[in-house]
Amino acid sequence: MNVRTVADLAPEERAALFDRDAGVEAVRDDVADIVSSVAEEGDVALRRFAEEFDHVSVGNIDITDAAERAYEEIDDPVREAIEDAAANIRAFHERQVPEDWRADFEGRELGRRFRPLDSAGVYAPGGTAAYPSSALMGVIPAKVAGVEHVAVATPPADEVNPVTLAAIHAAGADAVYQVGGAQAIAALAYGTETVTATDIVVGPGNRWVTAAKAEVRGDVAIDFLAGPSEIMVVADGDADPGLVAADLVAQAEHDENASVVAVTDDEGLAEAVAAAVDEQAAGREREAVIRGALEHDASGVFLARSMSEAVLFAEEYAAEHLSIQADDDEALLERIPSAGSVFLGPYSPVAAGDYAAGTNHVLPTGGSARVTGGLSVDTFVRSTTVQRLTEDSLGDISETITTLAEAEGLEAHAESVRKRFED
Ligand SMILES: NC(=O)c1ccc[n+]([C@@H]2O[C@H](COP(=O)([O-])OP(=O)(O)OC[C@H]3O[C@@H](n4cnc5c(N)ncnc54)[C@H](O)[C@@H]3O)[C@@H](O)[C@H]2O)c1
Ligand SMILES: N[C@H](CO)Cc1c[nH]c[nH+]1
Ligand SMILES: [Zn+2]
Repeated sequence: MNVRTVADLAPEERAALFDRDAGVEAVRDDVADIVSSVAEEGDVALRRFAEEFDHVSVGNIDITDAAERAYEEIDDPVREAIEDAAANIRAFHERQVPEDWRADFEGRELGRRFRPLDSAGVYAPGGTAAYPSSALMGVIPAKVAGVEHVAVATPPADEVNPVTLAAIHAAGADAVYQVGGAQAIAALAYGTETVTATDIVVGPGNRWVTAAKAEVRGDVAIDFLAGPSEIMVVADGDADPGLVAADLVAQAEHDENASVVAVTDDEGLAEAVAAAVDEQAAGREREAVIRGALEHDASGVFLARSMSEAVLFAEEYAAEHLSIQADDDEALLERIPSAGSVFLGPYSPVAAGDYAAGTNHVLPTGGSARVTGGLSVDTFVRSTTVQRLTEDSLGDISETITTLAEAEGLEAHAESVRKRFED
């Protein structure tokens, strides 16, 4: 990897870094066709796309029973790891459950009520790697929120990955379908003969999955765009280049469309990270994928003139994962509001959050961390405001209401208040 200087970036380089939705946008038209085919043809389209994109002739689309069997049959250490990770994820998400409240506002009783959505569709990816961890991350918050029906879609195969199936079962899913890619998102959004449509479609995936979520967004709720993985490491001169590189290479192995970035004010560290990345990538099982991600327009090692410039760069990037490897990490973090999930210090590798720290790894990509955080219990809950006024407390604000209602030309609104005070 070459080291580039932040101050010398050309406008097109900055655009590639900060408006990095080209990969998803490039497949939007193809995905629109897939989505409309599923909406029109249902299961027939799901089977056809499974042949075309997954090279599988699908028997039963509904494989809920197979998930239960896989849970029983997988090796004990893997089942235990699933349960350990699930327990940590559950504990963190249980802290997020919002409580109904009512309070007195000068005689007006006002409050908020939280109720779970009725159903949720979770996508658990599984194209070039298996993602049992994403099944846990999607299903557990929905179940903790109290969603009654949680369905999972995961790509089809002659034998769907048994660890993914076991994790789906352990997380408490109610239905499991073998369908992948854009067609899975369409099936969960619109329903087919076999797949029940859900109120919200959530979960991560490659650019086809992500483009499909953008496509269905007008018709069904989605969480946010959780596309190919990203990491931004902000490091000072004391950071360990080998650890910085290890986290970059780890996220690079997800997808050739992944984006991995480090920024520092220390030239020696920048050069050492770039060299360590090349060294650590060599000979990996997924080296070709890693090299693809390292060459991505939105990847690179960057030298800033100061840590202030590094911080501004990280904020503008708004990465899915932000790792801060610096002495004053908390102070730097204060200056970077936009990030999906944050990893502080040398013992917080992104892989900890990916699997078992307990935080959620379904996180916004493509800069959407500027406006949203990751998957949480809130994703699966609707909030409703509640009010009860008394004769006195309505009287206190009646003049305000009627004045504003008349100013809006909505005279019946004003009348509906005055009527309460007629003899
Ligand atoms: N942002 C997050 O929170 C997060 C979390 C976990 C994983 N991820 C990302 O999820 C992705 C997983 O990708 P994956 O590919 O391994 O699995 P995937 O399940 O997302 O995609 C596999 C599906 O893609 C479809 N597909 C493949 N090639 C296609 C083509 N040419 N045309 C149309 N459809 C096609 C197929 O239907 C296949 O079933 C990675 O990009 C990873 O970085 C993101
Ligand atoms: N890093 C991914 C989110 O971008 C999550 C993941 C799953 N498995 C390993 N990693
Ligand atoms: Zn990962």
